[in-house]
Amino acid sequence: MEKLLTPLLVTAVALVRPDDRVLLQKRDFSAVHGGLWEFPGGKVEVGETPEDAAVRELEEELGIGISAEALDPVGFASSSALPSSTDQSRHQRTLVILLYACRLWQGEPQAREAEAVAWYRPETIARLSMPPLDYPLSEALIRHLRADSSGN
Ligand SMILES: Nc1nc2c([nH]c(=O)n2[C@H]2C[C@H](O)[C@@H](COP(=O)(O)OP(=O)(O)OP(=O)(O)O)O2)c(=O)[nH]1
Repeated sequence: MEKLLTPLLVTAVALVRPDDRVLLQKRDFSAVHGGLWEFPGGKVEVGETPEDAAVRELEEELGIGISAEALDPVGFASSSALPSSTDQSRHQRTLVILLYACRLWQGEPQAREAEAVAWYRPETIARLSMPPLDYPLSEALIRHLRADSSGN
């Protein structure tokens, strides 16, 4: 039988305000990557599409409502997943993070699970301390927003 890769799939969402500032959240100090800034989102669960997971995670993490149709694919980044104390199989797994941009949501984002949330100008994001894949994701986001504003 053919051996297929089962990656750990994570969705991330860049909420983008009309002034192009982007929301990041600071992970709880007790969590993996504690104290680092990242795009909100999380693991895709069995039976979910990446968009379903994005809608669920943003409700859980920020208390906002988004619709799958408002999610605009930006790009992805991948690596070997970090080993986890609760999931021993993870050291063999590939992690793939899919980033979407979203300009429409209902409610005011709140740090429900994170230490804090804050809005950043896209070009300042790379100066923050982030988990490794959030750097290439933020570069993809900058390219995406530039293409948006030039009408491409
Ligand atoms: N954002 C991001 N996550 C990463 C990177 N490298 C890496 O292993 N991860 C892992 C950490 C998390 O376990 C996972 C992201 O999923 P998540 O946000 O649901 O995190 P979690 O494990 O704390 O979630 P939970 O199941 O407790 O809700 O991806 C990276 O470079 N950026």
